[in-house]
Formats: sequence, C-alpha cells, structure tokens
Amino acid sequence: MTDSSSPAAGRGFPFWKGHGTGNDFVLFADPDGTREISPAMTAWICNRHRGIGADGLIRAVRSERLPEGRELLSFAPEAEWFMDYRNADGSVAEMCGNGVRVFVHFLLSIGLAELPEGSTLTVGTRAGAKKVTRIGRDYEIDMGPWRKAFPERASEDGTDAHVSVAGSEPRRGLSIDMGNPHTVVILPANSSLAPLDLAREPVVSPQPRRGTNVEFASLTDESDPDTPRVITMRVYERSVGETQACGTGACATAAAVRILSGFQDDQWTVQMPGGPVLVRFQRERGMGGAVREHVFLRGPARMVANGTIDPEMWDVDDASPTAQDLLEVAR
Ligand SMILES: N[C@@H](CCC[C@H](N)C(=O)O)C(=O)O
Repeated sequence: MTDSSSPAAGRGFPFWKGHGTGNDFVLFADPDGTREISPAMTAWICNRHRGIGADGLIRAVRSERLPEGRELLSFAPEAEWFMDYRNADGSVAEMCGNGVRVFVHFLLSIGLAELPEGSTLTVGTRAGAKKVTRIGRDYEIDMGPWRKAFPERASEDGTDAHVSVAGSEPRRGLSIDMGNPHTVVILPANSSLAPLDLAREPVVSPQPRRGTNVEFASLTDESDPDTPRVITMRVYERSVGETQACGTGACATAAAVRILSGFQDDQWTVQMPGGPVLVRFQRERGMGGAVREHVFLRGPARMVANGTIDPEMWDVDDASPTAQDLLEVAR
C-alpha cells in the first residue's frame, strides 16, 4: 500500500490523474484530512496552462475525519472513504457521477480499498452515501433518487426554465436535482448539437440560487430495438465550462427525456463527446419502506498518470500571484 499522505520528495505532494469518459480529475489521498486545499490552490491545480489541468479535484479522506463524513457515517457506517469534490474554479460541489467512478478506481489503484468483480463499495459524498459495483472494467453507481427541482414552476409542457446560449433564442428547460443541480434542454429528435456555442455559460432563467449545470440533449432514432435508446448530450458544467462528459448530467438528461418525450424506457445510453454511459432506472425500497425510483450510472474509469506537485506550486497561496496569474485562476 502506498503511504500517499506523506510528501514524496521534500515538500512535494503526490497526485494522480484520472478520467471517466473524458471528464478528468486530479486526485490525491489525504486519509487523515490534514491537507485541506484552498479554492485558489484548487483552481491553480486544475488550470490547463499553469497547473496540471482538470475539470475537478478529488481528495480521498476518511469519512470520520470530516464533519459531513461523520454525519453520513451515522446512517452508512460502511462508507469508510469520502469523496471531497471541488470544481475547477475551486468551488465545492455536492456530487460528481464520473468522479465517483474514478474515485473508486483510484482507491483500488493505490491499495486503499478492495473491490472484487461484482461486489459493492459504499463511498461518502456531500449528496449522501453511494453504492458502487464493479462490473468488468466498468463501475455502476446507485446515484439514489432523482427529483424535479422546481415542480411548482412547471408549465403546461412540463418545463420550468428558459435557457439561452450565445446567439440563439431562449429554449425551454427542465430542472432536475441529482444531489447537484441540472437544467436540461431537449432539442428535437436527431438534432445536431455541434452548432451550440458552449464557449460561454448559458443563461438560465429564473437564475438558480446555487447555479446549475446545463445539458443539451437530443433523442436519436438510430437505436436498435434490442439495445437501450440513445440520447446525445453536451454539457456546460457549473464552475467549470464545457466538459467532455458529466455523469450526474447524463442521469438528469435521461430523467428529463423520460418525462418530456413520453418514452418510459428504464434503460438509456447517453452519448457524450467523451463517450457513452448507461443510465437505468429502478424502483428501490428506502429505509422507511417507501418505494422511490433510483438512477444507476454505469461507465468506465481510468487512471492516466501520477506525479508530484512541486513545493513551489504548493505555496501558491503565499506567493503573491501576479495579475496575469489571477486572471488565469478566474477562468
Ligand atoms: N462532472 C460531474 C459533475 C461535477 C460537479 C458539477 N460541475 C457541479 O458543480 O455540480 C459529473 O460527472 O457528475
């Protein structure tokens, strides 16, 4: 087992890089929770020009070492490890679907957990405990129940928001809560998503208080009747920008398509620029006996590299950054 909490060389600090369908993360192990990373440092690490480059930063910490982890342990005592997730701009996010798969793969890769084929590991997140099952080279996560974020706002067609992207008329969207917020815009079937300009953040109205991830999706009719229907999707992630894939976004999109398209299928393929994931819906009995519909997300996770963060980089908070550095961090 790697003693990954101790600096590898001097004050350098070991990190790993991994991705799930092209949604990429810098990961590091901090079992005892002694390496809190500031928002500025996170933004620096995730910066693609001046840092390592990633859509998010993931810290693996024992649940018992974080207040939110201790709370979670009272109803999920098996959740030994907590995924402390930060977006590329340094903000904290409640949940990351691709991140959970990569997080578990990371724990296995560095020997902090074991997960034989077909078995399940529970991990802590700010959106609750998530059960992850290993299936070949894939991981499937029980993401828990999805819900409409603003049912009281629904208009006749079922949508509850307007979304504008640069240079186009506002389109109608549906807000879905997957533990983190999403607004899904469904375009007509077989639409090309390529012309959408996602270089700038889409404007969502009413503006969600905590911000939102925005997905654009289109149902394709190329599906073979024996395989799940295919939805194509692009995403603009809150506090990041356009990414190659978003796991919670894929789940929110499948839920929205199911509501708005009239197709009640329980299984869907969501095809994103970084690759496909499988989303399925299953009714589960909760602790109080109530039956709720859970979403399951299945896809790959890969480790790419590991290395050491230079102490010079680590001291970034004390280093009086230049105006140019601050501009880069803000991006
Ligand atoms: N890429 C993630 C979502 C990461 C968090 C998101 N940007 C947010 O702020 O909610 C995924 O795979 O779910």
